[in-house]
Amino acid sequence: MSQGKIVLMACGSFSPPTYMHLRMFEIAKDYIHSLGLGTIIGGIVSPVHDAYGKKDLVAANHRISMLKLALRSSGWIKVSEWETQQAGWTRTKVSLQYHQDTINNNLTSNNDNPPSWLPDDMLNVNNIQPRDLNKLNERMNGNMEDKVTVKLLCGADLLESFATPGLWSEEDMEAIVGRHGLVVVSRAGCDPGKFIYESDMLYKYRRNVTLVTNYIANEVSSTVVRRLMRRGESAKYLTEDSVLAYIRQNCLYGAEPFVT
Ligand SMILES: Nc1ncnc2c1ncn2[C@@H]1O[C@H](COP(=O)(O)OP(=O)(O)OP(=O)(O)O)[C@@H](O)[C@H]1O
Ligand SMILES: NC(=O)c1ccc[n+]([C@@H]2O[C@H](COP(=O)(O)O)[C@@H](O)[C@H]2O)c1
Repeated sequence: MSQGKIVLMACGSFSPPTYMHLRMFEIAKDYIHSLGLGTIIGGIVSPVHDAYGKKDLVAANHRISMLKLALRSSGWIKVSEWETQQAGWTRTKVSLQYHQDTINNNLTSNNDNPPSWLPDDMLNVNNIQPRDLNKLNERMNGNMEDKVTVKLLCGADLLESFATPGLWSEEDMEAIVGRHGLVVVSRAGCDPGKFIYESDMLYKYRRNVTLVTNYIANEVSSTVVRRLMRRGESAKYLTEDSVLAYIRQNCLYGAEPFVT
């Protein structure tokens, strides 16, 4: 797979975001840079549309607000509201392609109104230095060697959901792995290496799959945070304090508001 510019995109419910959703980006970025597998120029979190209909999926406006609170201290990961603004649920293949095309189009055009989720590196096209103009022109003439690839960043459980009958189409899985690539972070109870070995399609594209071991493994999940909030127990340090305050203020997941 290309060793060029990469944007990592994580899709999911993020109901609510936990610190692991964001840790995943940092672990993946360090791994890719340390092995010289490419240059990460940005990260995108793409929450799923309400129509996805998963249990405990609170309204997208709440999930986006929580993600923005959780990401306040990140200089490189942004929230994309695009999926939530569509008429219904968007397949992940379509979302990856949309974000990749928009980033690359933005690189080759003087776009006055770039979307807010665009990685910071892409926002300064108008301030481009003269020495970079030749490169830009080459790209506009079809030389896309500097093209950005948007890869799907996920936990090993999401990769293993590829085997759930009827959930992903063969064509979508092949397009995601073949055209974009996967960056998979280990998760307890999953064996992504074996999973890839046992799938002919994943084995064929195994060069496009980067397996990242999270050596500080833990089972922090949205389910755990929801359960603690529902029971009135502490979820402190599993996600940002501001996210926990938001959940209480809005009485999400059965949480009680602050007692004054
Ligand atoms: N502890 C974790 N380790 C590795 N990956 C994780 C972890 N928690 C979430 N992820 C990944 O984050 C992405 C978004 O997942 P999602 O929103 O379903 O979170 P979740 O915590 O697993 O949610 P839920 O508990 O509601 O099923 C997925 O790719 C998932 O694999
Ligand atoms: N066919 C597909 O493109 C497909 C199928 C299942 C889940 N997904 C995505 O994977 C993510 C799964 O999120 P959860 O793990 O929270 O269910 C969502 O972003 C969803 O859109 C995509």
